Amino acid sequence: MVGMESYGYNAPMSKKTGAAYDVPEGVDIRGRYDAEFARILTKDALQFVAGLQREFRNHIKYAMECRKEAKERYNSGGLPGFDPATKYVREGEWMCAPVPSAVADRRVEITGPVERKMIINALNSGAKVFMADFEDALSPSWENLMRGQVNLKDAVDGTISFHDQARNRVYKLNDQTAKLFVRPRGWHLPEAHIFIDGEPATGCLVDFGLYFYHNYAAFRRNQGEGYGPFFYLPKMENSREAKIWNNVFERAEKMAGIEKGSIRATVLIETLPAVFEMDEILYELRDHSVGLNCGRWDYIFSYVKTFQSHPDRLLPDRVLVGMNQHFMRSYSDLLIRTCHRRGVHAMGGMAAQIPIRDDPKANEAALELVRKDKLREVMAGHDGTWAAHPGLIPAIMEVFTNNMGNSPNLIKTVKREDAANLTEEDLIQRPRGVRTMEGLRLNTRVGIQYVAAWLTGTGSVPLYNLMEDAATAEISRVQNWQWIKYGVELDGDAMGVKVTRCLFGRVVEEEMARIEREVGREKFKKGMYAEASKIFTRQCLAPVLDDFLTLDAYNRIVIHHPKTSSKL
Ligand SMILES: CC(=O)SCCNC(=O)CCNC(=O)[C@H](O)C(C)(C)COP(=O)(O)OP(=O)(O)OC[C@H]1O[C@@H](n2cnc3c(N)ncnc32)[C@H](O)[C@@H]1OP(=O)(O)O
Ligand SMILES: O=CC(=O)O
Ligand SMILES: [Mg+2]
Repeated sequence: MVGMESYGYNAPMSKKTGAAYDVPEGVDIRGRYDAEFARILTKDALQFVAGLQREFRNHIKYAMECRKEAKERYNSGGLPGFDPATKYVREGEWMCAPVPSAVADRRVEITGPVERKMIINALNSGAKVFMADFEDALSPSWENLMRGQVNLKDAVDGTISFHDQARNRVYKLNDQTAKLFVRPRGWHLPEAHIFIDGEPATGCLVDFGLYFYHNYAAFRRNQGEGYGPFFYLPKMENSREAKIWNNVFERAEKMAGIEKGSIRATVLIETLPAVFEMDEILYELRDHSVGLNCGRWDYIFSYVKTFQSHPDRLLPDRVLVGMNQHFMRSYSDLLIRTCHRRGVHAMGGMAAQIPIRDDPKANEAALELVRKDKLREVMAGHDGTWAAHPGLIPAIMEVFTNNMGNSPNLIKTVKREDAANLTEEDLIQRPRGVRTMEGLRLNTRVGIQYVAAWLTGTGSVPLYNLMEDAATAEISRVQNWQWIKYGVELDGDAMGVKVTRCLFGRVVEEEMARIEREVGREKFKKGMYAEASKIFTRQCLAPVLDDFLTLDAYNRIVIHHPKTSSKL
């Protein structure tokens, strides 16, 4: 938690005008003052956020304690599994509320950070949905978060524009745009620039609360055909956490005076424990659900995290952990069966490939991998999927459209009852494949470059022709940690070489030199590579695995105004 020593000072002011945020009792804003941000940080909106924080903070703290308890169980040799106490939910005949027609067709969804130009590009991209991301794709600096809120408000109002001065190009919304979903941060991240009653606010309640407060009315009018706003909910581990979200939604609906069930959300199943509670999660959110999504990258990260004390479940090279691994295929199949049984969308995940502009052959090969991945998804019964880049949308749309028949989704037509037979063992089966020196090197190179970007405000980056974000970087980190911790013996060219702290130290040095060559001396010197290398190395060598890469790194991007101690 952010140091209490700096609690109790006044909200930051503009040096030029002396203007300050007008805050309700018990709320301290410690981020920079900006007249644009003040459009979002209004007294009423902050009062709403503070109300959410006060009602739910103890529930959230308790949920985080439950995560710790579960971790201790797994660390003592326990395995995640279905809970016998909630068998009645899994076996019961109940349905989620019907899908609103505004989002019946979600065959291609583009995702991206809440950056102004990207929001316009994504909404104009031809995708059915745009998921605007405060999470994996965003570095949660005060500037990014507040600008993101301003951008989303302008987008929902339909007034957003952007002038690219260098290219003298003006960006505006088309007549037809994608439907907007917003993904707040996970429960674990604090918002250290907003204190409520002496404690940092919960990041996701700030993201949700500010966005909901300013946009619900316009959204329902302009986008949701009477429903909405729509959300994606990340990184939950169990149905207790889903229940908190459901209660948050009900409180928001009450405040707004709108019907219960107006807000709709898709939950990402992206932690291993959550796959055993998909029915329970949908049940808690049954009035507010529009489905589940295979958040495959965080899911892989979570596999390592859950089994951090199980040396018999080490991952092979990151590039080998795809949807063809038995545990990954089983997860996608069971998710489809669960969602369709309950009448909601079963969304696929993100292929990491992005267009390769300067190499047509490599570009076609990357596109082919995306097509294959999407074909597998639609044939399995997914109702839609994610695209990381607008350049992929036509190909993905074609695959889904050609294989979905005339209906907007497959909810009623593909039941996947065969997946009812999947067992706990299917869902955790050990991944197969080799562990190589190149895998260790690539993890290190990617992890350091990602953290360097994140520290300078960029949460998703192209690296070696793939999209990298917080979820994919987490895999690189925890995989290195696991290999070092258990001293794995490598396969391939370095057959028999043991991964030790000493070997890793050498790899870091050599990969830093390679990064410097690749990005150029000037950029390397100006960038945050040294700092990133320190953070990444410390986490890979930590005796006890850090829960999240971004929790530690967050300390480095908190900037209080006037500048005081900003350490968590
Ligand atoms: C694991 C998960 O959680 S996945 C979900 C979270 N991750 C994401 O959302 C990643 C989204 N994708 C991205 O951020 C980007 O595509 C990147 C960083 C991977 C690559 O970005 P760039 O290097 O800028 O791509 P590129 O230069 O090819 O962009 C070309 C154009 O497409 C736009 N563009 C690229 N990706 C997106 C996107 N996701 N949404 C909207 N516009 C986009 C660029 O803004 C640029 O627009 P312009 O021509 O008008 O200037
Ligand atoms: O959020 C998506 C993921 O794959 O992680
Ligand atoms: Mg994720």
